[in-house]
Amino acid sequence: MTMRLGVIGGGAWGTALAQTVAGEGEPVLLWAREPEVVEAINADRENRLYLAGIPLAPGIRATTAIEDLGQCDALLVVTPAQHMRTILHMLPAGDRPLVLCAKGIEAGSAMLMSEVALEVQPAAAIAVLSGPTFAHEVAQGLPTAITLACDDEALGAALAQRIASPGFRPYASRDVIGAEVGGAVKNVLAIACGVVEGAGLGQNARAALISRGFAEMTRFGLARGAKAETLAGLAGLGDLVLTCSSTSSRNFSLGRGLGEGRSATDLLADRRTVAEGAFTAPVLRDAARAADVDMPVVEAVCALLDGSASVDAIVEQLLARPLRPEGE
Ligand SMILES: NC(=O)C1=CN([C@@H]2O[C@H](COP(=O)(O)OP(=O)(O)OC[C@H]3O[C@@H](n4cnc5c(N)ncnc54)[C@H](O)[C@@H]3O)[C@@H](O)[C@H]2O)C=CC1
Ligand SMILES: O=C(CO)COP(=O)(O)O
Repeated sequence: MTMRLGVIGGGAWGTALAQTVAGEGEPVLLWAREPEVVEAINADRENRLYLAGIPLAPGIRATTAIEDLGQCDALLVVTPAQHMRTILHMLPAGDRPLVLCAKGIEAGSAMLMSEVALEVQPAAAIAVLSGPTFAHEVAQGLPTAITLACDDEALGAALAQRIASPGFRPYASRDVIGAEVGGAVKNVLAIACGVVEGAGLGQNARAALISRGFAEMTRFGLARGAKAETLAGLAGLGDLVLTCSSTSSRNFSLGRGLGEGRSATDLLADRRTVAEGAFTAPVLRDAARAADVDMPVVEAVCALLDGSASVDAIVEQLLARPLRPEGE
């Protein structure tokens, strides 16, 4: 029997994932917080609030009742990282596998999403889905590849089989931590690349940031127990390249605004969609300092977000750092 999937979170990514796993007619249950999202999906087959203009598959049924997810065999958890703990507490306890799809580190605890899930739902097997995946492209069936990390190889294979489709290709990994670190850190680096664009610093600077940012991601990932090959794969470098080069990225757009001289407070006010990097940046910086991992680009993003330094001062500081071998 086909694995029945539920999706927690009716934002752009939750809706796009529901669309892809619904395929040609599989039933998928999507839980959303906003009654207007649920109503629009069920009545008009569209999520006008978060994924407007994309007709949704008939197999998707939306609900505001989280207990309805009890009917599902596995759940894709797609709420923003800072709300993940609260939402997991609302789920009935159980051993239903949880596929974590948010990209971020929890403020306060500095925990990755798998660590939060293990604390709140200790009986559930955990997988992580992460990679270069703009929601609007996935929802339209455009070709996409993604990392599906799960420590339990058999479960990972079963999940990959269930979510794969001709346009959506999961690559199996057992490195849950690596997949999570890649997704969380690239959001912060995408803000930095947006700043480069907004301040008109040029394409050389952007390429340098992607490359040196990747070195930071790798240093931090290795310190947290990630595998270097995961960080060099879809969930790390792949996603870094995507989000550092497109205004379709909310994180890149936020950075562009900062680079144009606008304040983070203004840019984040009244924003309905989430730019995860803004919340991950300070906790990532603190975690890196605590682990004695050098992350100058992440430090710079934090200074721009909290308004403690100007773009000019940041650029001057980064360029004045002592010369060093590239491999360090
Ligand atoms: N949009 C994309 O292309 C992709 C997003 N992601 C990740 O998926 C996660 C969800 O992002 P999106 O679906 O894009 O979100 P979104 O920006 O489209 O929508 C915001 C979401 O946050 C939820 N929300 C707002 N306040 C909340 C609260 N107090 N408690 C619980 N939920 C609340 C809303 O209900 C909505 O589902 C993020 O971690 C993001 O990094 C990952 C891959 C692609
Ligand atoms: O994670 C994403 C693509 O892989 C989406 O990036 P943004 O959240 O920056 O839009």
